[in-house]
Amino acid sequence: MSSPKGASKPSPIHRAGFVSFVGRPNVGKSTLTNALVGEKVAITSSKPQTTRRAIRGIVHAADGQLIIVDTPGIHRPRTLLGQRLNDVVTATLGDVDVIGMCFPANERIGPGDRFINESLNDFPRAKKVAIVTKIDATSRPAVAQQLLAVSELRDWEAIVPVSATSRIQLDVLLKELVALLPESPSLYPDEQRTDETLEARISELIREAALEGVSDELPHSLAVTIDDMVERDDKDLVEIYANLWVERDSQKGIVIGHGGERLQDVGARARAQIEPLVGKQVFLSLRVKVAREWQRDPKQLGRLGF
Ligand SMILES: Nc1nc2c(ncn2[C@@H]2O[C@H](COP(=O)(O)OP(=O)(O)OP(=O)(O)O)[C@@H](O)[C@H]2O)c(=O)[nH]1
Repeated sequence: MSSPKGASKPSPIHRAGFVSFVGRPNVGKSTLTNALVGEKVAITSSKPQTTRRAIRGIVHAADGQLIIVDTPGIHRPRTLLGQRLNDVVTATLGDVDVIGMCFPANERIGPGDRFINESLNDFPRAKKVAIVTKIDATSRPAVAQQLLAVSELRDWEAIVPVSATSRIQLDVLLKELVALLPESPSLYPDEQRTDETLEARISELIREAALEGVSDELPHSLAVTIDDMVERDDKDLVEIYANLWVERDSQKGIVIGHGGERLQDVGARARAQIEPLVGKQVFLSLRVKVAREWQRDPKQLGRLGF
Protein backbone atom coordinates (compact mmCIF):
# COMPACT_ATOMS: atom_id res chain seq x y z
CA MET A 1 0.00 0.00 0.00
CA SER A 2 1.41 3.37 -0.96
CA SER A 3 1.55 6.05 1.66
CA PRO A 4 -1.17 8.69 1.44
CA LYS A 5 -0.27 11.98 -0.19
CA GLY A 6 0.88 14.62 2.23
CA ALA A 7 1.45 12.03 4.98
CA SER A 8 2.32 13.75 8.21
CA LYS A 9 5.98 14.13 9.11
CA PRO A 10 7.39 11.39 11.29
CA SER A 11 6.47 12.32 14.86
CA PRO A 12 9.26 13.82 16.99
CA ILE A 13 11.23 11.44 19.13
CA HIS A 14 9.49 10.43 22.34
CA ARG A 15 11.53 9.28 25.31
CA ALA A 16 10.69 7.59 28.57
CA GLY A 17 12.69 6.21 31.45
CA PHE A 18 13.76 6.30 35.05
CA VAL A 19 15.79 8.81 37.00
CA SER A 20 16.91 8.70 40.59
CA PHE A 21 18.12 11.62 42.66
CA VAL A 22 20.90 10.81 45.09
CA GLY A 23 22.91 12.84 47.54
CA ARG A 24 23.55 13.33 51.20
CA PRO A 25 20.52 13.57 53.49
CA ASN A 26 18.74 16.91 53.38
CA VAL A 27 20.12 18.12 50.04
CA GLY A 28 16.58 18.60 48.68
CA LYS A 29 15.86 15.41 46.74
CA SER A 30 12.25 15.02 47.89
CA THR A 31 11.47 18.70 47.41
CA LEU A 32 12.88 18.53 43.88
CA THR A 33 10.79 15.44 43.10
CA ASN A 34 7.64 17.18 44.29
CA ALA A 35 8.44 20.36 42.38
CA LEU A 36 9.01 18.44 39.14
CA VAL A 37 5.93 16.29 39.51
CA GLY A 38 3.80 19.22 40.58
CA GLU A 39 1.94 17.21 43.16
CA LYS A 40 2.92 16.12 46.60
CA VAL A 41 4.17 12.55 46.21
CA ALA A 42 7.30 12.35 48.31
CA ILE A 43 7.71 13.19 51.95
CA THR A 44 9.75 16.32 52.62
CA SER A 45 11.02 17.34 55.98
CA SER A 46 13.69 19.52 57.51
CA LYS A 47 14.96 16.37 59.25
CA PRO A 48 17.52 14.25 57.41
CA GLN A 49 16.84 10.71 56.29
CA THR A 50 13.10 10.73 56.38
CA THR A 51 12.65 9.14 52.97
CA ARG A 52 12.24 5.41 53.32
CA ARG A 53 10.66 4.05 50.19
CA ALA A 54 11.52 4.20 46.53
CA ILE A 55 8.59 6.40 45.53
CA ARG A 56 7.94 7.11 41.90
CA GLY A 57 6.84 10.48 40.76
CA ILE A 58 5.89 10.67 37.10
CA VAL A 59 6.50 13.80 35.04
CA HIS A 60 4.70 14.08 31.72
CA ALA A 61 6.67 16.36 29.39
CA ALA A 62 5.78 17.12 25.77
CA ASP A 63 8.55 14.95 24.38
CA GLY A 64 8.88 12.35 27.08
CA GLN A 65 7.93 10.77 30.34
CA LEU A 66 10.26 10.95 33.29
CA ILE A 67 9.71 8.50 36.12
CA ILE A 68 11.42 9.60 39.30
CA VAL A 69 12.52 6.95 41.75
CA ASP A 70 13.14 8.72 45.01
CA THR A 71 15.73 6.98 47.17
CA PRO A 72 16.73 7.50 50.76
CA GLY A 73 20.09 9.19 51.36
CA ILE A 74 23.03 6.86 50.97
CA HIS A 75 24.74 6.49 54.32
CA ARG A 76 26.67 3.94 56.31
CA PRO A 77 24.33 1.46 57.99
CA ARG A 78 24.07 1.47 61.75
CA THR A 79 20.99 -0.64 62.30
CA LEU A 80 19.20 -3.27 60.29
CA LEU A 81 16.90 -0.54 59.03
CA GLY A 82 19.95 1.36 57.77
CA GLN A 83 21.10 -1.77 55.98
CA ARG A 84 17.76 -2.14 54.23
CA LEU A 85 17.83 1.48 53.15
CA ASN A 86 21.14 0.86 51.43
CA ASP A 87 19.80 -2.29 49.78
CA VAL A 88 16.93 -0.23 48.39
CA VAL A 89 19.39 2.34 47.06
CA THR A 90 21.58 -0.27 45.37
CA ALA A 91 18.66 -2.10 43.79
CA THR A 92 17.17 1.17 42.57
CA LEU A 93 20.33 2.61 41.09
CA GLY A 94 21.16 -0.58 39.24
CA ASP A 95 18.00 -0.08 37.29
CA VAL A 96 17.73 3.59 36.33
CA ASP A 97 18.66 5.41 33.11
CA VAL A 98 19.86 8.58 34.76
CA ILE A 99 21.24 9.38 38.19
CA GLY A 100 20.92 12.99 39.28
CA MET A 101 23.36 13.69 42.06
CA CYS A 102 22.32 16.67 44.18
CA PHE A 103 24.72 19.11 45.79
CA PRO A 104 23.29 22.02 47.78
CA ALA A 105 24.67 25.33 46.53
CA ASN A 106 25.01 26.60 50.08
CA GLU A 107 27.24 23.86 51.52
CA ARG A 108 30.79 22.92 50.66
CA ILE A 109 31.45 19.55 49.04
CA GLY A 110 32.60 17.18 51.77
CA PRO A 111 33.61 13.56 52.37
CA GLY A 112 29.95 12.45 52.30
CA ASP A 113 29.51 13.83 48.79
CA ARG A 114 32.78 12.27 47.62
CA PHE A 115 31.76 8.89 49.06
CA ILE A 116 28.45 8.94 47.17
CA ASN A 117 30.05 10.24 43.99
CA GLU A 118 32.56 7.38 44.07
CA SER A 119 29.84 4.79 44.70
CA LEU A 120 28.16 5.95 41.50
CA ASN A 121 30.99 4.21 39.61
CA ASP A 122 29.23 0.94 40.55
CA PHE A 123 26.36 1.90 38.23
CA PRO A 124 27.97 2.31 34.82
CA ARG A 125 24.69 1.92 32.91
CA ALA A 126 23.19 5.13 34.28
CA LYS A 127 24.07 8.52 32.83
CA LYS A 128 25.15 10.94 35.52
CA VAL A 129 23.92 14.50 35.91
CA ALA A 130 24.96 16.93 38.64
CA ILE A 131 22.20 19.08 40.12
CA VAL A 132 23.22 22.05 42.24
CA THR A 133 20.18 22.60 44.48
CA LYS A 134 18.91 25.45 46.68
CA ILE A 135 20.48 28.19 44.54
CA ASP A 136 18.00 30.65 46.08
CA ALA A 137 19.72 30.15 49.42
CA THR A 138 23.06 31.67 48.48
CA SER A 139 24.78 34.31 46.31
CA ARG A 140 25.48 34.05 42.57
CA PRO A 141 29.27 33.90 43.05
CA ALA A 142 28.80 31.08 45.56
CA VAL A 143 26.66 29.18 43.03
CA ALA A 144 29.33 29.70 40.36
CA GLN A 145 31.98 28.43 42.76
CA GLN A 146 29.89 25.35 43.53
CA LEU A 147 29.34 24.63 39.83
CA LEU A 148 33.08 24.69 39.34
CA ALA A 149 33.76 22.43 42.33
CA VAL A 150 31.12 19.95 41.15
CA SER A 151 32.54 19.88 37.62
CA GLU A 152 35.82 18.64 39.02
CA LEU A 153 34.27 15.52 40.56
CA ARG A 154 33.56 13.66 37.31
CA ASP A 155 32.70 14.06 33.66
CA TRP A 156 28.95 14.76 34.07
CA GLU A 157 26.51 14.61 31.15
CA ALA A 158 25.20 17.94 32.41
CA ILE A 159 25.45 20.23 35.41
CA VAL A 160 22.24 22.12 36.22
CA PRO A 161 21.71 24.69 38.98
CA VAL A 162 18.13 24.77 40.32
CA SER A 163 15.90 25.93 43.12
CA ALA A 164 12.96 23.66 43.82
CA THR A 165 11.29 25.99 46.31
CA SER A 166 11.64 29.10 44.08
CA ARG A 167 11.00 27.04 40.94
CA ILE A 168 14.13 28.30 39.17
CA GLN A 169 15.47 26.32 36.20
CA LEU A 170 13.19 23.31 36.75
CA ASP A 171 12.23 23.37 33.05
CA VAL A 172 15.91 23.32 32.05
CA LEU A 173 16.57 20.37 34.32
CA LEU A 174 13.54 18.50 33.00
CA LYS A 175 14.71 19.03 29.41
CA GLU A 176 18.22 17.80 30.20
CA LEU A 177 16.93 14.72 31.99
CA VAL A 178 14.41 13.77 29.30
CA ALA A 179 17.08 14.17 26.59
CA LEU A 180 19.14 11.47 28.33
CA LEU A 181 16.33 8.89 28.41
CA PRO A 182 16.03 6.09 25.86
CA GLU A 183 13.55 6.39 22.99
CA SER A 184 10.35 4.80 24.19
CA PRO A 185 6.60 5.29 24.29
CA SER A 186 5.12 6.41 27.61
CA LEU A 187 5.39 3.77 30.29
CA TYR A 188 2.47 5.04 32.38
CA PRO A 189 -0.93 6.53 31.48
CA ASP A 190 -0.93 10.30 31.08
CA GLU A 191 -3.06 11.13 34.09
CA GLN A 192 -0.97 9.07 36.49
CA ARG A 193 1.48 10.91 38.73
CA THR A 194 2.64 8.17 41.07
CA ASP A 195 2.37 4.41 41.42
CA GLU A 196 2.32 4.48 45.20
CA THR A 197 -0.91 3.13 46.63
CA LEU A 198 -3.28 5.61 48.22
CA GLU A 199 -2.68 3.91 51.55
CA ALA A 200 1.10 4.33 51.29
CA ARG A 201 0.71 8.01 50.42
CA ILE A 202 -1.61 8.57 53.36
CA SER A 203 0.85 6.82 55.67
CA GLU A 204 3.65 9.08 54.46
CA LEU A 205 1.55 12.22 55.02
CA ILE A 206 0.81 11.12 58.58
CA ARG A 207 4.49 10.34 59.18
CA GLU A 208 5.45 13.74 57.84
CA ALA A 209 2.95 15.51 60.10
CA ALA A 210 4.17 13.52 63.10
CA LEU A 211 7.81 14.39 62.40
CA GLU A 212 7.23 18.14 62.33
CA GLY A 213 8.89 19.83 65.27
CA VAL A 214 10.14 16.79 67.15
CA SER A 215 13.62 16.07 68.45
CA ASP A 216 16.25 14.46 66.25
CA GLU A 217 16.10 10.99 67.77
CA LEU A 218 12.58 10.32 66.61
CA PRO A 219 12.63 10.16 62.78
CA HIS A 220 14.14 6.71 62.48
CA SER A 221 11.90 5.39 65.21
CA LEU A 222 8.59 6.31 63.67
CA ALA A 223 6.50 4.17 61.36
CA VAL A 224 2.86 4.42 60.29
CA THR A 225 0.46 1.62 59.43
CA ILE A 226 -3.15 1.93 58.30
CA ASP A 227 -5.54 -0.53 59.97
CA ASP A 228 -8.63 0.34 58.01
CA MET A 229 -10.17 2.82 55.58
CA VAL A 230 -13.94 2.95 55.53
CA GLU A 231 -15.98 4.90 52.97
CA ARG A 232 -19.21 6.03 54.60
CA ASP A 233 -22.35 5.49 52.51
CA ASP A 234 -24.39 8.13 54.28
CA LYS A 235 -21.83 10.98 54.02
CA ASP A 236 -19.04 12.21 51.76
CA LEU A 237 -16.57 10.97 54.33
CA VAL A 238 -13.72 8.47 54.68
CA GLU A 239 -12.79 7.07 58.05
CA ILE A 240 -9.11 6.27 58.37
CA TYR A 241 -7.74 4.28 61.28
CA ALA A 242 -3.97 4.58 61.56
CA ASN A 243 -1.26 3.56 64.01
CA LEU A 244 1.88 5.52 64.77
CA TRP A 245 4.61 3.13 65.89
CA VAL A 246 7.46 4.20 68.12
CA GLU A 247 10.23 2.18 69.78
CA ARG A 248 10.03 3.31 73.39
CA ASP A 249 7.47 4.47 75.90
CA SER A 250 9.35 7.77 76.25
CA GLN A 251 8.86 8.38 72.52
CA LYS A 252 5.19 7.65 72.89
CA GLY A 253 5.01 10.59 75.29
CA ILE A 254 6.78 12.86 72.82
CA VAL A 255 4.41 12.01 70.01
CA ILE A 256 1.25 12.34 72.11
CA GLY A 257 2.35 15.51 73.89
CA HIS A 258 0.96 17.15 76.98
CA GLY A 259 -2.67 16.13 77.42
CA GLY A 260 -2.67 14.69 73.89
CA GLU A 261 -2.30 18.14 72.36
CA ARG A 262 0.53 17.27 70.01
CA LEU A 263 -1.22 14.22 68.62
CA GLN A 264 -4.31 16.31 67.95
CA ASP A 265 -2.14 18.77 66.04
CA VAL A 266 -0.56 15.97 64.05
CA GLY A 267 -4.00 14.64 63.20
CA ALA A 268 -5.25 18.04 62.08
CA ARG A 269 -2.21 18.70 59.89
CA ALA A 270 -2.29 15.23 58.36
CA ARG A 271 -6.01 15.53 57.67
CA ALA A 272 -5.52 18.83 55.86
CA GLN A 273 -3.11 17.06 53.49
CA ILE A 274 -5.13 13.86 53.10
CA GLU A 275 -8.47 15.49 52.28
CA PRO A 276 -7.39 16.97 48.92
CA LEU A 277 -5.78 13.63 48.08
CA VAL A 278 -8.93 11.57 48.63
CA GLY A 279 -11.30 14.36 47.57
CA LYS A 280 -13.52 13.84 50.59
CA GLN A 281 -13.82 14.79 54.19
CA VAL A 282 -11.66 12.64 56.40
CA PHE A 283 -12.18 11.34 59.88
CA LEU A 284 -8.71 10.36 61.10
CA SER A 285 -8.15 8.17 64.12
CA LEU A 286 -4.49 8.05 65.24
CA ARG A 287 -3.25 5.62 67.86
CA VAL A 288 0.30 5.60 69.16
CA LYS A 289 1.78 2.17 69.82
CA VAL A 290 5.14 0.90 70.99
CA ALA A 291 6.99 -1.82 69.05
CA ARG A 292 10.21 -2.23 70.99
CA GLU A 293 13.44 -2.05 68.99
CA TRP A 294 11.54 -2.52 65.74
CA GLN A 295 14.45 -1.23 63.69
CA ARG A 296 16.56 -4.22 64.67
CA ASP A 297 13.92 -6.90 64.37
CA PRO A 298 13.33 -8.35 60.88
CA LYS A 299 9.89 -9.66 61.84
CA GLN A 300 8.71 -6.29 63.07
CA LEU A 301 10.26 -4.53 60.07
CA GLY A 302 8.23 -6.79 57.80
CA ARG A 303 5.05 -6.09 59.72
CA LEU A 304 5.63 -2.34 59.49
CA GLY A 305 6.09 -2.55 55.74
CA PHE A 306 9.88 -2.38 55.32
N1 LIG B 1 16.06 27.35 50.22
C1 LIG B 1 15.76 26.14 49.70
N2 LIG B 1 15.52 25.10 50.53
C2 LIG B 1 15.23 23.91 49.99
C3 LIG B 1 15.17 23.71 48.58
N3 LIG B 1 14.88 22.42 48.36
C4 LIG B 1 14.75 21.83 49.57
N4 LIG B 1 14.97 22.72 50.57
C5 LIG B 1 14.89 22.47 52.02
O1 LIG B 1 15.87 21.53 52.41
C6 LIG B 1 15.36 20.64 53.40
C7 LIG B 1 15.53 19.19 52.97
O2 LIG B 1 14.74 18.93 51.82
P1 LIG B 1 14.30 17.45 51.41
O3 LIG B 1 13.69 17.57 50.07
O4 LIG B 1 13.53 16.80 52.51
O5 LIG B 1 15.73 16.75 51.33
P2 LIG B 1 16.08 15.21 50.97
O6 LIG B 1 17.38 15.27 50.26
O7 LIG B 1 14.94 14.58 50.28
O8 LIG B 1 16.29 14.60 52.41
P3 LIG B 1 16.29 13.04 52.87
O9 LIG B 1 14.90 12.52 52.64
O10 LIG B 1 16.63 13.14 54.30
O11 LIG B 1 17.34 12.34 52.06
C8 LIG B 1 13.91 21.05 53.62
O12 LIG B 1 13.85 21.88 54.76
C9 LIG B 1 13.56 21.83 52.37
O13 LIG B 1 12.56 22.79 52.57
C10 LIG B 1 15.40 24.86 47.72
O14 LIG B 1 15.36 24.81 46.49
N5 LIG B 1 15.70 26.03 48.36
